Amino acid sequence: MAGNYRRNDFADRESLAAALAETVASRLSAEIQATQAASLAVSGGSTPARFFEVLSNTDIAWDSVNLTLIDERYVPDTSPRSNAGLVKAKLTRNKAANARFLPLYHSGELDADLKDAEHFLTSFFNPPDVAILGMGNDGHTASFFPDAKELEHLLDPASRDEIAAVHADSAGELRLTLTLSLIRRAHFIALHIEGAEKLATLEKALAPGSTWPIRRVIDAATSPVEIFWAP
Ligand SMILES: O=C1O[C@H](COP(=O)(O)O)[C@@H](O)[C@H](O)[C@H]1O
Repeated sequence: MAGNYRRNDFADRESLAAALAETVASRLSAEIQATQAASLAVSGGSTPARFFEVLSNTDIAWDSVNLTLIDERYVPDTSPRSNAGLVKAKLTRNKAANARFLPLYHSGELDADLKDAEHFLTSFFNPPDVAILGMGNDGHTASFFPDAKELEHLLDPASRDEIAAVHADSAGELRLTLTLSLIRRAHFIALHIEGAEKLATLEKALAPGSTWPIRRVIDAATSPVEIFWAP
């Protein structure tokens, strides 16, 4: 579906982080008011650090928030590659210290961790109230790497799986990712990208005929994806 997105451009990364945190807070707070609980799935990598710091200082009833990751490098949270490590260092602190963080890497035993995640995703993130995506310059989002062996399964909008393991040479290590069939149903989806290179990647992804993973997610999303970009 062409045009299933809205652009929110900012003059700088600080303004973006403030606006994205305010939007996420407002979505989560409305959900908590309505149902006493809310769910948030965030991405990792390098981009979200500033946004996480701002969000961690934002007034939300954090003890009513279930928090997980959109995707994870399958490494312990002591690894500098760990997305959970980033969440612990930058997000689940300050006012957000009482959020209930449910990481995707847990025991280091893949089948057990997949089962555990299936259970909490079904219970609390079906679908997530808020999903924050990132994007790589190869057009991947979540861990939907273009060279992933499981790519078509990961991107199947009708898949019954909420989480899957990902094997891709370009990924660096084994990954776990929420599937497109779960992410697409999130009540609010933001794509957070920064810099000229990522904007150029996004423009290629949005061009006619693109089948890059980020484009597949935008097209399949059940509500327009809000793109947050700053130079
Ligand atoms: O590997 C990953 O990469 C993407 C983009 O990361 P960035 O460092 O370019 O911001 C991220 O969205 C994803 O969660 C992460 O696992």
